[in-house]
Amino acid sequence: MLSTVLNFAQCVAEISLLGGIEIASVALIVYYVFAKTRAPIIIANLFPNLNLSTIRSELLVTLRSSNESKLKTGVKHGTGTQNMLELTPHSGRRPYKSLFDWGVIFPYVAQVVRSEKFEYPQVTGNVHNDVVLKHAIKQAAEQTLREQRYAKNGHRLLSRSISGDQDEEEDARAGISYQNILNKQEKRAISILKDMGSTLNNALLAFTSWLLYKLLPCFLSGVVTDTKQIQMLRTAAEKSPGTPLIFVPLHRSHLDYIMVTFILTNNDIRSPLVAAGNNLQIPVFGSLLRGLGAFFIKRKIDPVEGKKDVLYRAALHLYLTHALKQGHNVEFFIEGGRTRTGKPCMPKGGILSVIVNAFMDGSIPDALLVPVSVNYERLVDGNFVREQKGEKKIPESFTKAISGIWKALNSNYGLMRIDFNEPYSIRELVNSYNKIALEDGSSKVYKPAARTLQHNQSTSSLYGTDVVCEEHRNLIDSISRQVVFDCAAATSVMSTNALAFLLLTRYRQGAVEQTLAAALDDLRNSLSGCKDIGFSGESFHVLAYACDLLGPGLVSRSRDDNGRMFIRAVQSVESFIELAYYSNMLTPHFALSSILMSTYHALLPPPSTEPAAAKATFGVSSKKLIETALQNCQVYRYEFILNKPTQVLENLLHKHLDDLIMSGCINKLEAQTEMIDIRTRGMARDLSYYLDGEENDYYDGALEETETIDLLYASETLPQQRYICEILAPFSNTYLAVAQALQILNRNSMLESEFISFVINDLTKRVEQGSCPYAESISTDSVRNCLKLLEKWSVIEVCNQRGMRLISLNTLYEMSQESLNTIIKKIEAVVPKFNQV
Ligand SMILES: CCCCCCCCCCCCCCCC(=O)SCCNC(=O)CCNC(=O)[C@H](O)C(C)(C)COP(=O)(O)OP(=O)(O)OC[C@H]1O[C@@H](n2cnc3c(N)ncnc32)[C@H](O)[C@@H]1OP(=O)(O)O
Repeated sequence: MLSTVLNFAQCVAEISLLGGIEIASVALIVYYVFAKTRAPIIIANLFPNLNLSTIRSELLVTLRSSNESKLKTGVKHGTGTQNMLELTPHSGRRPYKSLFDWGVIFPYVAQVVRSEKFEYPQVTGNVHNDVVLKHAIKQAAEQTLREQRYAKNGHRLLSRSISGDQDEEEDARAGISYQNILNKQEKRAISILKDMGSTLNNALLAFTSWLLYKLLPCFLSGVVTDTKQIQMLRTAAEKSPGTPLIFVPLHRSHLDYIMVTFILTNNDIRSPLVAAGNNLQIPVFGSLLRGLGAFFIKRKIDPVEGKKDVLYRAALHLYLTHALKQGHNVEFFIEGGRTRTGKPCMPKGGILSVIVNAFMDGSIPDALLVPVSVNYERLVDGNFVREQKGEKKIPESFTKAISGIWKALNSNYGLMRIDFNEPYSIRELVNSYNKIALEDGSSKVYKPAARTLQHNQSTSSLYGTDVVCEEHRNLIDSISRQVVFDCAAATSVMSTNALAFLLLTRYRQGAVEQTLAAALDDLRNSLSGCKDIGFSGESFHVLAYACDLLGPGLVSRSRDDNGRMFIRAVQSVESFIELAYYSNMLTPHFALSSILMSTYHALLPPPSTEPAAAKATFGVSSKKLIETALQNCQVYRYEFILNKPTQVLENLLHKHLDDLIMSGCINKLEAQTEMIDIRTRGMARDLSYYLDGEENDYYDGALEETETIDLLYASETLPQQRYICEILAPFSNTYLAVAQALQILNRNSMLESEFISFVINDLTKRVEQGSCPYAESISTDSVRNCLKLLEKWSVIEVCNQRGMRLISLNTLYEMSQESLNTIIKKIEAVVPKFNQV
């Protein structure tokens, strides 16, 4: 018995020794392989189907892991000017310490443990102690006291001072206590700051980082960023330690802020405090986001229109100012929410104004605004079709978040691209705008204060805007428009953007694969040099890849009679709206050309029956074209940012006109002799008119026009012209529907939301009946933008009643159908008409 036991023990010992030796040797081999080739293997771990051979030479060479599309297309992403992912642990920068480094075996854990840990001081304590907050509490209490007195006693007590023995007696009789009100405001201040404050901490950042390393490959085939850009940020942060980095991304998805923090924290750059709308304060996720850097703000700062929430404004102003002074980096989404249309939204100025003020009043020496461009091959958040069709947004909730995450983890969204663009120094921005102001003859120049004005109330800050400083507003507007413009221009074009753009502009009825591939080649050529293209490779392969990603719900593929692949957009309202989201990434780039082309066609004389020779002289004067196009640009002022504040729109229009001439869409009459020829013919007509002795308006105009016509009609490029007009046609159709619907406001005010529903229903009918050929014209966002334009033009008035927006026609337009018609005509001018001569 004993010998059996001994034998057994010996066996176990031997086996374990052997096993141990085996395990040790396997571990050594693995270790060796890891040590030799760690970066690619780790990258491969993160993104399992990377084509490792080209990993460093191309921006990205990866396709989705699913079997059906496994590297079948050979699509390469990026233009080759950037490097691959710095997201990977130890990608060359942080070398392993020794041959026996545990980080080799647990790279992600090692990465998060070893990434630099910064101090993230709490901000709320400093805000509590700030005398400006105490002043705001007093101000808010006085405001409430006045309101209560008014409610109890009407106007009689309104003019009285706030305190005084006699007043207190009267207040006591009316049951009002100033002290109680003051205490309530103090409590409110504490609760605002508690709700607002971030609890950013390294432990949670490290844990979430690790989790993301594990989860990202489940639904993304890659995240592409430029290592040089990261290096640039790191250098900027190291060079000027007191200067905060302000990250300003254009907001597409909830993944945006996650990836910005993830990339920064893994590259040893201080994680930012992020302004988050308080709709994200949902159970569990709210506190997690808070620990990862979110500070919560109200999305609408004054709950009651016309009444400033002084206490809240002061708290937000102070929170941000102290955060910057304490050395925090900050991130905020300048558009105030995710784009629903795929193109950038108009910027909001509140947070930016506080940051600029912090520089102006000397609280910080400078700040670096870092515009961040983000794009996705497929949007992780789903789509915004419901909202565009006028249905209510489903509010964020715990269950919605969980189901969203679950769905995301089981889907394929392709690549994400993120670019950290060249930072702007606020100091330099303010200086350059001052220079422009001086050149313009405007006397107001901004100078940072020589001393810290911590306790002085600024007349132009978020807190203390009772005195509106128009120049300051213009400065903030200019900076914010510049940031959005540059961010949008720097956003890379993904394969899905390009395909959707072609399907909605050139090939609305679809096309065979070869034709589409040729069009994609064309598009890429036209974009090269002005926009970064986030993919490369054969256009055929790119098409197949993009079709796979967009899926059969959006793009249909079938074989035609000749066995060729025919690709078209799925012909449903929903798919057009969703495709427009992807296509609109390119729309701003072509907007000016589209305005010029549509204006050109609108200005062309009506088709004539003159002989062919005369047709050759059909055209428009360039002066007239630019003038009218400038007016038409005004129609889109809330839809697109067409130029940077530093650029002159007219010059840009001239540049785009030159491009249209170069591409052969318009023929420019250069030769002097030809001009003379046209003039002569004009004079001949004129002469015949005098000889006939008839009054004829047409000839009057004709003489004038023939004298200046220098842009001739190019019939050979008509399809190209049509496609350029088509780019903005969905927007102009929406605007026209809004203008035509104004009549229902005659002698009748209406809730803005009801009016929007009315227009959306009308547009839906038009699409069903075919009178509006663009299903994507059904867009709540564009209806809203058009209403802003009409308000700006004083056609409608908007007033707030118990938190609801009421719209009505301005008196000038109320009674007069004629005035309304002029507005309709003004908007009709941007709806493209094709004059086939
Ligand atoms: C390692 C792994 C990590 C994982 C990683 C996790 C990351 C963890 C972070 C999570 C983070 C979530 C992030 C979610 C993303 C959002 O939730 S996006 C939505 C929330 N963010 C924003 O909206 C930011 C931009 N918005 C603003 O700046 C808005 O102005 C505000 C502050 C929200 C206020 O909006 P509003 O109530 O509509 O008012 P608005 O007309 O803008 O003006 C307010 C005041 O600002 C000032 N102002 C406005 N414009 C100007 C101007 N041009 N000039 C001067 N003053 C101006 C004025 O004082 C004005 O008041 P008035 O004098 O006009 O009465």
